[in-house]
Order: sequence, then structure tokens, then C-alpha cells
Amino acid sequence: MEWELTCLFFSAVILLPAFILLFSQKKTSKCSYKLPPGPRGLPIFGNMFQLGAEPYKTMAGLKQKYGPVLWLRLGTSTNIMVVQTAQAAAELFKNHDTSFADRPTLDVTLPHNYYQASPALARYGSFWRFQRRICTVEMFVHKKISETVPVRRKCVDNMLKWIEKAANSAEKGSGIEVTRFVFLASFNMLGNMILSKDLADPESEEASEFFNAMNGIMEWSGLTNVSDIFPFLRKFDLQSLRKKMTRDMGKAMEITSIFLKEREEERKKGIAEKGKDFLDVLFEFEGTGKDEPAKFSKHQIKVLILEMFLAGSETTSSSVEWALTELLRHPEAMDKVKTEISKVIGPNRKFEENDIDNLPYMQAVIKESLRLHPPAPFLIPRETIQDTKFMGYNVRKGTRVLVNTWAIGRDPECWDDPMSFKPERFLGSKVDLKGQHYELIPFGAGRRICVGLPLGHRMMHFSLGSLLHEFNWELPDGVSPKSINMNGSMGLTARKHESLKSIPKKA
Ligand code: HEM
Repeated sequence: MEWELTCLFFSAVILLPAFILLFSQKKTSKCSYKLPPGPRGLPIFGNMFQLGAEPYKTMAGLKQKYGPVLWLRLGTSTNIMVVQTAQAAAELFKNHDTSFADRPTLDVTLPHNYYQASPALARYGSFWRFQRRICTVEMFVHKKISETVPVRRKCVDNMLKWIEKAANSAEKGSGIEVTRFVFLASFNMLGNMILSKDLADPESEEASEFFNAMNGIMEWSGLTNVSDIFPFLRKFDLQSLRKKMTRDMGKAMEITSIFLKEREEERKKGIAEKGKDFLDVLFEFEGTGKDEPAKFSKHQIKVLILEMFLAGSETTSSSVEWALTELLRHPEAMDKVKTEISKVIGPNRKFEENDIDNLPYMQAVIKESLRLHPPAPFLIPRETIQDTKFMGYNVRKGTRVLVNTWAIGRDPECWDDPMSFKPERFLGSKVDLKGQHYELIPFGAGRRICVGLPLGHRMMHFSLGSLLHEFNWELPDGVSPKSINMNGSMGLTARKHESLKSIPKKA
């Protein structure tokens, strides 16, 4: 890879100081620290070339040899602890959650000071706590989710129309990329809840400016960045990731500023044909100024808005894509879920959000798919706030902590026949997705569990249920259930490496 070569070159230039750093670190760790076990890395580079394109899989493969907690080093100074079993995750979340509740500050999060106002990247503390509270109370509590049913209805109706149109114009037997439409719909659901606006349209160039900038941000955030592995190379920005992030984040911020300005104008003129949305709440907020700000700054509002899109759209659409893929690979499960949906809803009405509770098999399909394909296989990386004794090991302050939920979901100690897709395992089971059952934590657990869980859960079930109710899904010519490529990619989320193509036929 191009960046690896560049990195080799630069590392050679600074070889001597890096060696000195490396050996001085080794000395201290040998004298006084018991570290978790892990594979020996290369001098200077550590384990960075051993992780492969899907690091969660590689790390899962190391569990047999090294046990439930793995230790890796990237470059000279990034130490990583990987939690690989449900039991170790339980120990972390139940007994050490606060010690591991920080987030690392990565290079691509620096442009436009994004990291300073982002709840997902915030250091653990009062501002983060306040942001979570306002998001929960104003967007994710049951009452708010119920009030916003009509906007999601509208977005799913549009999605179904786009899919039908794309299917009609696709070449016979070729299939469409269904996830693209689920992604656009998720984006618009959030757009309507936050700003009362559709922001994405497969046919409009104008609407896609914001969407394209956000896509760029997601892409750059998901790439391995040499500047994080060798902080002394930061100023060179070898992969130009900071540059690209500065450009796309700048664009997204600029467009968000326009939304803010428009809203300020509307509010001055007293235009109120719509109900209050999340942006109104942020504008109107008045706090004590003690553990919370007295007002939100414009920058904080812009970042909070962008964050909801970044955290909520790709996770949701990627989950739906994996679930639909597994159903296409398992026709018997597809038959069962379709039969359940037609029994509960029938042919004469639409799939509604309040149908979800009456569809245990469809819920089991989603759990089973999230078990095998968690969109965030390492959750969001955490960082230790203080030196911590964890399962007999000494973990220093500033260590990066990954919880390998991909490995946990496939652990034979927790799951019978773990590699098989069997939604039935969840029928009658108490295991849910709320972060209390550590063998299934695609939304994380503990203090930093996904704050958007109730909404993400709803959006995923509503989108998948509507796709299944409205259409019969078939594979394109020449593709069989067994030949579908099941590799994942490692970006902001672990979406399918090859986007799913399938043929919708009106049910
Ligand atoms: C299928 C859908 C989703 C999945 C699988 C998912 C997964 C996750 C995961 C694994 C984390 C990290 C948890 C941890 O570190 O323990 C997270 C955090 C977060 N999620 Fe989600 N998410 C989804 C949907 C959403 C939605 C719809 C939103 C908002 C609109 C959202 C907003 C956030 C935020 C703000 C955080 C940061 C929380 C913090 O650091 O305190 N997510 N999510």
C-alpha cells in the first residue's frame, strides 16, 4: 500500500530516535508491569502489519493462543488492549467502566475542532454527560420517538418508491444496490427529526452536496492513519487524510451554518408551520452554566447535528444490508420471516412501526444478524483514564481499549454452532441488545453505550420490515446463496465489502 511505503521511508529517517524510545519503553514495562499477552511485533512498527483488512477477524483468530485479553502495539507508542470474550467484557463494563470510559483523540477528528464538541469522541466528563442527557431527553426517549413516527413513515415510503423505480429501470436479472436506498432513507429520517428537512435524494444534485461531504467524512474517519500510529509524523499528513477531512468537514460545517442561519431567520419572523425539532431545542436551550453550558455555541450545535448523521445513518443501513444478505443466503429463514409478516400485517396495509413488537421472528433475525455482523466490531475505541488493574494485568493510563464484539458474537463458549445463522436461537431467549447481556453487545454497554439505541433499533426494524413486506427479494442471475461474498470491510462501520445486489419484485 502506498501509505505503508511512505511510512517506511519516513520511519527510516527517524529510525534512531524511535529505537531509543522503543527500548526505553520496554525497560519500564519489564520491570514493573504485567501486560496481557500478544504476538511479538516488529521493532518500530509493532503489530501494524499483522492485522489484515479485517482486523477484528485476525484478532479473533489470536484468542485461542493468547486468551480473553490481547495486547498489541502499533508503531512505537500506541498500546492496544483487546477484550475478546463475553466474560472479559462483563469484567470491563461491570467493574471498570469508568476507568475505560475515555475516547482517544485521533488525527482526523482535529479539523474544525470537531472532537471538542462531539459526544462520541468527548473525553469522559460533565460536558459529555450533559450532551448525552440532552440527546436522550430530546430525541431518544420513548415519547420523542413516538412523536416522530410520521417523519420516518414518509422517508420509508420514499425509499420504497425509489427502489421500485430503480428495479423497473435495472437490466433484467441484474439487481439493485438496495443499501444505497436504505442509507438515503436513514439519512432523511435523521434530517427530518433534527432539521425538518430531507437532505438526500437519489436524483437531486443539490441535495447531495451535504450528503457527499458527509460520505467523505465517513470514509476518511474509517481509514487507518499513519499519523495516529506515529504521532511524530502528524505534521506531514502522509495520507492527506487531515487535508481531505478539513475540506469535507469544512463543507459540511458550511452547509450546516446555512441551515442554522435559515432557522434563525424563520424564528425571527415567527414562522412556525412545523413542530419543534432538535435544532429548535438546541437554539432554545438555557442551562445553569455550571455542569452544563448556559447556551449552546454555534460550533457545538453544528457538531452535534453532524454527529447524529454520522453515528446513525451508516450503522443502521449496514445492519439492514447484512440482515437482508443473511436472509437471501437462508431461504428457509426468509420464508419464515415473510410468513410472519404476512400473518401479522396482511396484504392490505403498510408495515407500521408498532408492528415490530408483534414480530418475534423478525426481531430474532436482526439479533442474529447483529451477532454475526456487528456494524462496529470494536465498538468505538476507548481509552483508559487512569492506570488500572484489569484481570490481573496492569493497564496504563492512555491505553487504547477495543472490545471485539465480532469475536464475542462468535465465541463457542457463549453460542451453540456459532458460525451458523440461526434466528431460532433467540426465540424464547431473554438475551436483548440493551448492553446487559455481554455476549451480544452490538450497541456497546456501560456508560458509553450507544445513546441512539432506541432510535437505531426502531429504524432498522422498520426499514427491514418494510422491505420484506413490500417486495419479494431474489438474487441476480448467476449468484447463488452460497456464492454471495460475505467479507466485511473496515471503515467507519464494517459494512459488506461488496455491496449486496438483489432483485425486488412487488409482493
Ligand atoms: C444499528 C444502529 C446502531 C448501532 C449498531 C450503533 C452502535 C454504536 C456503538 C457500538 C457505539 C459505541 C458504544 C461503546 O463504546 O460502548 C455507539 C455510540 C454512539 N452512537 Fe450508535 N449505533 C447505532 C445507531 C445510532 C443512532 C441512530 C444514533 C443517533 C442518531 C447513534 C448515536 C451514537 C452516539 C452519539 C454514540 C456515542 C456515545 C458515547 O460515546 O457516549 N447511534 N453506537
